[in-house]
Amino acid sequence: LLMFALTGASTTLTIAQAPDNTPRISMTLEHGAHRIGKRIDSKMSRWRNYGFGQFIHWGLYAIPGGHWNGEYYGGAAEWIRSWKGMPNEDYDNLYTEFDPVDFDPKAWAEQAKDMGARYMIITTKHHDGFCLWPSEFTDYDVTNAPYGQDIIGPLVEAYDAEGIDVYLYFSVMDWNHPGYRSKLETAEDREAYEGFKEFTRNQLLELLERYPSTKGLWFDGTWDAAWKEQAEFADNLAMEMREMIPGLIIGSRFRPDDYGNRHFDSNGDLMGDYEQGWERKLPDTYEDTKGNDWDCVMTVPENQWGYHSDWRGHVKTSYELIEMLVKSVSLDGNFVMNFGPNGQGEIRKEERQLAKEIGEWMHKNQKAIYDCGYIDWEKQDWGYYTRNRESGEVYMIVFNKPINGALRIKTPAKINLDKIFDLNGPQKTYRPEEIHRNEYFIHLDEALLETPKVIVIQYSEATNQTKGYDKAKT
Ligand SMILES: C[C@@H]1O/C(=N\OC(=O)Nc2ccccc2)[C@@H](O)[C@H](O)[C@@H]1O
Repeated sequence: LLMFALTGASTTLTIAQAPDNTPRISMTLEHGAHRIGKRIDSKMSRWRNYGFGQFIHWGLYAIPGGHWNGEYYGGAAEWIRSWKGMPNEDYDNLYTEFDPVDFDPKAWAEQAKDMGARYMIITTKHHDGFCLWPSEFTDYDVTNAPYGQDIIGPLVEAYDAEGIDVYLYFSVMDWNHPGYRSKLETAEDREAYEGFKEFTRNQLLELLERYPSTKGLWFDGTWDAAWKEQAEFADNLAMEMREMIPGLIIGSRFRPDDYGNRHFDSNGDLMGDYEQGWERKLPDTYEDTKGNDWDCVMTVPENQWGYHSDWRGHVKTSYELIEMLVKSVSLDGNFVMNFGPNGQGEIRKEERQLAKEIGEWMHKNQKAIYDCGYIDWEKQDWGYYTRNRESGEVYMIVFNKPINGALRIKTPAKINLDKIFDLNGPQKTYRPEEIHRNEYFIHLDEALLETPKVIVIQYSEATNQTKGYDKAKT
C-alpha cells in the first residue's frame, strides 16, 4: 500500500487487479462501488433484458397541471411548488383536493401491456413529500386526502397481474419534512437532519414491507450537499434494504461515496446496479455507456414529468420514441417512457395515442427489443443493430432507407452471414452481395418504408477466412 499526504489529508491507495487482470491503483473507499463490472445474477439479467419500461409521475402537482391563479407555469409541472407564482401553503393544501375518481390501475396496466412495456416505475413520493401510500411516518399521504385509499398497492397488484415488473421511485429530497436540509451548516441543521434520515429509512423499509413484489427502487432528489455527506448512512441503508429483498435493484442515483461523489465514485467506478444519468438524453456510442448497464428516462414534451395541461414546444412522435427505444437497446440500455396522469387519474389522450402507436410497432417487432442488446458491428446510417442475448440472432432495425435501397453491413472478421430475412411479412430472404472483405450490401426493393423495418440476420463464426482480397498497396 502507498501512503502519502495529499493536501494535509492522507489518502490510502490500493493496488489490486482489475477484472481484466490489469493492475489497478485506486483510492481506498469505505463507501464507494462495492462491485466492479455488471451484476451477473438472474434478477439483474431480467432487468437487463426488459428493453422497454414505463415511468409514471403522479401526485398533487397533477391537480394544478402547470397553472395557478390563471397563470401559466413554464417549468416542469411537478416542480410547480418551487414557482414564485405558487405560494407554498397553497400547494401544500392541494392534498385536500386529491380525489382522482377516474383512477383505474387495471386500465393503466392493460395499456402498458399493449404498449409493450416490461417494467414500470411509479412515483411513491416526489420532491413535494406527498405519499401515494398510507405511511405510518407522516400525515401527508393519500389517507388524509379525500381519495383516502392506497394508490401504490392497487397499481403494484394490477401491473403484477399483467406480468409487468414494478419499481418504486422515491425522492430523498422532501420539501414537506421539517427536518429536510439541502446543506448542513449549523448544529441545529445536523440534529434536524438526523431525524430526517431516520424518517427516510423508516419510509423506505415501510415501502419494501408493504410492496415486497417490487424489484427495485429508482431514487431521485439526492443531489443536495446534506445528502452527499451521508455515505455511510446510505451504504448501510442500501445493505439493509437488500437484506429485506435480496437482489433488490438500485441505480447510481442513490448513494454518495466517501467524498460525496454520486453515480461514479472517486475512482470512477459505477455505484449501484446501473447508471441513472441518462435522463432526457441518450448515449451516442457504446463507449459513452462505459460498458455499464443503464436506463434512459424520457419525457414526451421537452421537460414535463408530471401532468401539465398545456404542453408547449416539441412533443415527441411515436416514431421518435421508437427510435430512442431502439437506440437504447442497441447500446445495451433500457428505455423508459414517461406518462403523467392528470388530477382525475386519467391518462391524457396524447399519451394514449402514443402508447397505441408504439404498441402496434412493438407487437410486430418486439423480438428485436426484448432480451436484446449491443453487438460490435460497425454502426451504419440506415439504423441500428440489436442482438438477442440468448439466440445470438441479430436484428437490423432500418429507419433510413438509402435512395439506392442498398443496406451496408460490415462485420468483424470471421463472421459468416448464414441467413437474412424479413422479421415480418412474407419472410422475404436476402442474398448479401459481398463488396469487400466482411462487407456486404443487401438490397431492399420496397419503395418506401412506412414504419421502421426489422431484418433478421443469422450468423456464425467462420473457422477460417477463405476468400482472399487484394489489399491496397499503400
Ligand atoms: C425523473 C426526473 O428526475 C428529476 N431530476 O433529475 C435529475 O436531477 N437529473 C439529473 C441530475 C444530475 C445528473 C443527471 C441527471 C426530478 O427533479 C424530476 O422532477 C423527475 O422526477
